[in-house]
Amino acid sequence: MLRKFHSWSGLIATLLVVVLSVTGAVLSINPILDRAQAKVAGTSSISVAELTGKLASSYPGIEQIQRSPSGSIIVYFTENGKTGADLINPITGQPIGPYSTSPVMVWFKNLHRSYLLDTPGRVGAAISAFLMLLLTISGAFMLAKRLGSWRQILRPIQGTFRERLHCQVGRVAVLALLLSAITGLTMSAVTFELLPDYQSAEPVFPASVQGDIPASIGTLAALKAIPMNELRELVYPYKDDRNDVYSIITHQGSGFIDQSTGQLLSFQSINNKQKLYEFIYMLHTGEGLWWLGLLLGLGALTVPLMSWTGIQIWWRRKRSITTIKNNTAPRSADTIILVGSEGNSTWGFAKTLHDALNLAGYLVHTMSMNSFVNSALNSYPNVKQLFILTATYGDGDAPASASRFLTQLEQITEVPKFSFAVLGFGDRQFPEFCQYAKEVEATLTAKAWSQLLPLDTINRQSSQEFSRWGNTVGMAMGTDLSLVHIPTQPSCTTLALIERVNYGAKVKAPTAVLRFKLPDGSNTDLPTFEAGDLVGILAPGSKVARFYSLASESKDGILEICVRHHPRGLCSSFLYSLSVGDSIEAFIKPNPSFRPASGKAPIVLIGAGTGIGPLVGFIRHNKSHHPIHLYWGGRCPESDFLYERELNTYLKDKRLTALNAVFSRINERSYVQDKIVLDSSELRGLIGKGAQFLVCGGRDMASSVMLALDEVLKPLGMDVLTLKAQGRYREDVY
Ligand SMILES: Cc1cc2nc3c(=O)[nH]c(=O)nc-3n(C[C@H](O)[C@H](O)[C@H](O)COP(=O)(O)O)c2cc1C
Repeated sequence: MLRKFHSWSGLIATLLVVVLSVTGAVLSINPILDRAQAKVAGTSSISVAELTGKLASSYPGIEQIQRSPSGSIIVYFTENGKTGADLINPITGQPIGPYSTSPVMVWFKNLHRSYLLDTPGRVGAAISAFLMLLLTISGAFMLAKRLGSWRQILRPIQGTFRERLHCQVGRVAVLALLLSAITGLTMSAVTFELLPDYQSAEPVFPASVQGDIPASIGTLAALKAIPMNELRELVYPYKDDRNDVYSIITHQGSGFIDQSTGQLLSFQSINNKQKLYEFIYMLHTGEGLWWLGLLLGLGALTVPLMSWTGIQIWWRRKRSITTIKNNTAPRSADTIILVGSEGNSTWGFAKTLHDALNLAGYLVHTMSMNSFVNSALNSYPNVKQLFILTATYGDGDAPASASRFLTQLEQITEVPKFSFAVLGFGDRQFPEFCQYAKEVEATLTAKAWSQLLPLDTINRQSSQEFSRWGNTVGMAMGTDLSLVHIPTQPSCTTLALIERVNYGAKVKAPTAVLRFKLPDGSNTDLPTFEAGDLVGILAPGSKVARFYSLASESKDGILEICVRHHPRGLCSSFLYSLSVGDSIEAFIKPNPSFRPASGKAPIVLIGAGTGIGPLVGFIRHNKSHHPIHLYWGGRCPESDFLYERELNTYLKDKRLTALNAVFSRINERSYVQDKIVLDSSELRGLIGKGAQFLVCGGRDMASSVMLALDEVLKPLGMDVLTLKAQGRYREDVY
C-alpha cells in the first residue's frame, strides 16, 4: 500500500516537483550572493537617523531605503527625472555600486512560486509542495521498513545500485526536503489566507500631521531611536508635500513618522504569529540564514536524481510482475501455493512450481499469503498440500504480500487436513537469514498443522537450490518434479579462453584458474564488472546459468574465475574441459555488497578452495596498501596452493599484510577456522580497529568460520550477527 502510494504520487508529481526543487536550488544561491555584497562590519551602533543624515547630501532625490536580511543597504532615488538604485556602505553612506535585480533570478522566482502562471500557478506550487511532503514522509517510512525499524535507519543499505543510490541520497536529504516542503506549504497557506493573521497588519494612517517645515532627517527623534540593524524599509514622504509622512518597517513592526516633529505618529507591532511566519519564511528562503539556504538548495538538487532512480526502480518492479496462467479456482484446487514477496522475484519461482505441478496433473491455485488468510479453510475443500514460498524483508520481517498473514492466521483454530511445506527465500548477507519463513513454519507447527517437508531455504534466488528442493518435493509427493527456474537474464557476451593454470589433480581437487578475453576482432566491449561480482555462464544445452565469483575487474581487460571440477557438475565439467581458444557465453551479475569497505580499517579475507578467486582480486587491486589479512585453506601446498606465487609477490609489495594459508591433507593438518581460533587475540585487535570480514567459499566452511569468529568475538561482547548488522561481515557462499 505504502509502496503503491509512493510510486504513483511520485510519478504524478515528478515534473512539478522537479521544477520546484531545481528552481529552489537556484534561488538558494541568492542569500549567499546577497551576503557577499553586504559584508560591511561595525554597523550595529549606527542609528537610522545617522545613516539617512549622511545620505541626504549625496542623494537629494532619495525615495526609499531598504535593508535586506543579509544586511545590504539599497537606496532608491530619482535623479534628473530618472530612477536609480545603489548599494550603500552603511558606515560612510557612500555608494558601493549600482544595484539591480537579475532578470534571470526574477524569472526563476516566478517559476518557483507560481510556474509563471500567477494564482493558478501558485495553487500548483502548493500542491507540488504537498506532494513532496507526502513523498518524503512515505519514502522515510519505506526506508525504515526496508531496514527493519526506525532504530536501524542508519544501517548499511542492501539492494541493487539504483536502490542503494535512491535510499542513500533520500536518507541524507530527508530533513532538508521535509523542511522545504513544510515551510513552503505554510507560506502558501498564509498567501491564500488559510492561516489568517500571519501576515503583518498595516498601521493606522495618522489622521493629522504637524505640517510645518520638514526638519533635517538626521535630527528626527524617532529615527535616532531605531538602530540601523533593525530597519527593513524606510519610505520618504513626497517632496514638497508637508502633509505626507515617513513610513517605516522594522523587525518590530511598522509605523509613520512626522517629517517636521520627528515623532512616531502610529506604530503597529508584529505579533507572535507574524514573527513565526517570518521565521518560517527565513527557513524556506535562507534569507538571513545563508548556510541553511544552501543546505536546502543542495537537498532540493537531490530531487531530480531521486525522481530518475525512483522511476527506474518502479519500472523494473513493474516489469518483474509475474502472471500465473491456469490458476485453478480455490474450491477445485488440490494444491495451493502461497507467495510472500516484496520485490516480486519469489512470484517467478512460484510460477515455475505452479507450472511444473500443473504438468504433473495437479490442480494448482497460486495467490499471495495475505489473500489466503482472508478466506476460511473451508474455501479450500479439496486441498491436499499447501506450499508457502516466502521472502524475508527488512530485518527478518514479513514481505509486503505476507504482511497480514501471521496475525490473520491466529483466527484459524481448526487443523486442516492438508499438509504444508515452507520454502524461504533470503540472503545470507542479512543477520536474520530467511527469518520470516522460519517464523511461519514455527507458527504452523505450533498449531499442529501437518508437515509435508521441513523448512528449506534458497540463498540469493539460486535456481540450483530451488531445483534441488523440487526433487525433494517430488519424492515426498511421489511425483517426478523438475523445477527449472530461468530468471530473466541480461544478454550474453562471447568470451574466449586465453590462459588456464591447473592445480589440485594430485589431491583429487582438480581446479583451474581460467582467464578469458573478448575474441579477436570482436566489436563489443567487455561488460563492466569488479572483483567480487558474479559471472553467469551457460553450459551448452543448459538454460540455467551457473555463477562464479570474479577474480578480475573489467579494467584488467580479462575476466578471471577459479573453477573446481565436480564430476557430476554440468557447468564445472564444461569449464574444466575448455582449452585455450575455446569460447563461452557469459553475463555479469553485480554483487555490490561483497566488496572491501573504503577507509583505513583493516580487512580480513577468509576463504577455502576456489573461494580465493574474488579475495585475490581484492588484494591485486589494493593499490593503496590498505591492511589486508588473508586466511585461506587448501589441501596440500604442493598441489593446490592456488595463486601461491602471486600472493607472495603481493606480500612483498605490501598489497597483502599477512598470508595465513593452512592445509588439510598434510601432517600438521589445519582448517581456516582452526587458524582463526589460534589467532584470536590478533583478530580481536583488528576488530577493535574496525576490521571488516569478507568470507568466500563453500557453505560448510562459512558455517565453521562463523562459529570460530563467534568464539573470537565473545570476550568483546559481540558476535557475527553484530558485525553483519554493521555491514562488517559479508559472505559470498555457494
Ligand atoms: C531491503 C531488503 C531487506 C532484506 N532483508 C532480508 C533479511 O532480513 N533476511 C533474509 O534472509 N533476506 C533478506 N533480504 C533478501 C530477500 O529476502 C531475497 O532477495 C528474496 O529473494 C527477495 O524476494 P522478493 O523479490 O520476492 O521480495 C532482503 C532484501 C532486501 C532488498
